[in-house]
Amino acid sequence: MVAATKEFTPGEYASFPTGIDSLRLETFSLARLENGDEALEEKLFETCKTRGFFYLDMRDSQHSSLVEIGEAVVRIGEEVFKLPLEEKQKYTGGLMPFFNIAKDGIIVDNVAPPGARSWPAPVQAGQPVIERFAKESHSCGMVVLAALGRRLGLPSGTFEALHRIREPSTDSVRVSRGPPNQTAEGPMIFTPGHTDATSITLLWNWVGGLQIWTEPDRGLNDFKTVIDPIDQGRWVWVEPPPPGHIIINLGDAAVQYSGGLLCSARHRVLPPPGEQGRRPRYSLVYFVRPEDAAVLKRLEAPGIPAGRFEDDAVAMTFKDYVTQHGASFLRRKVAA
Ligand SMILES: O=C(O)CCC(=O)C(=O)O
Ligand SMILES: [Fe+2]
Repeated sequence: MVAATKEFTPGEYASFPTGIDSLRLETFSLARLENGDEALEEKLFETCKTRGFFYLDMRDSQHSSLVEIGEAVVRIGEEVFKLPLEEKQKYTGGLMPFFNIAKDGIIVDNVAPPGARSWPAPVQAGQPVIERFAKESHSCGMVVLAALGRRLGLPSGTFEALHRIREPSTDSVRVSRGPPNQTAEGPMIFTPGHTDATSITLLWNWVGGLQIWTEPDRGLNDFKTVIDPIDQGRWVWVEPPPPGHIIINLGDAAVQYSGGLLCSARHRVLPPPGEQGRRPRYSLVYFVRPEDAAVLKRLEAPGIPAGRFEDDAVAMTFKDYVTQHGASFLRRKVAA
């Protein structure tokens, strides 16, 4: 038997190229946030008001194992991508560049929606690892949201009460595989420009490929809200985070809850630049979203501006929001 070649090989990728239009995000230590470092919390708040994207240093934190668990989840994902097309078609429609696993199916004592547990064999076998990943990721997201909640002046536990892991929600795990960049023509786009329909997104990148828009883009067009002009700025590559770090970005629910104070940056995914683009690109996401029944509206707190949105009265449950607007993607009409 020929040994199977692994496509996902963290630590063995070519380095991210220099001399391109790229950005190293700011870094925040999760361990220091867990320990209530107020100065760092304030700095984090400033970053989340202007960009909404940063590296989270997982080392020495209570969630440090997420680095390795994330790799284990991508290895499960790689097995799914390798399945014969007919097998994959049963679950996802086949030629998918990514697949999602619903949190509500994974947390075994939760009430799963119908069909949520009809998984391909590698996911069935890996359920305990994915469950641990979902719980840890959710709890890590809560540490960051709680820190932002304190800075907004929200009563303690406000964000936690909107994101109880055992309540039905559309939280999900996403494993993506982008094919190698085989042509000189381009640009090939894996994921077009979008803001995430989340409160907070945890993102594992081992190579480049992620680009963010240089200017803030609180993309809540559907709420008739224009905070940031959409035609200024450009796409820049995000340097992949150093080992032991993940990427965090805020999503549209964080913008809405904070009355437009927090920022959910526009981003997209292309094949990685340079040598890294010759290999398939794997990435991993955990999307933390409000509970289905949570109402999406500006929260009341001393630090949350009133009257910034044209239409503060727009308030629907997050489930209705997702039903009306789809999972994410292109809610604003911007160039990919
Ligand atoms: O693959 C990535 O690096 C980002 C993926 C992403 O933005 C998404 O799935 O919403
Ligand atoms: Fe995204």
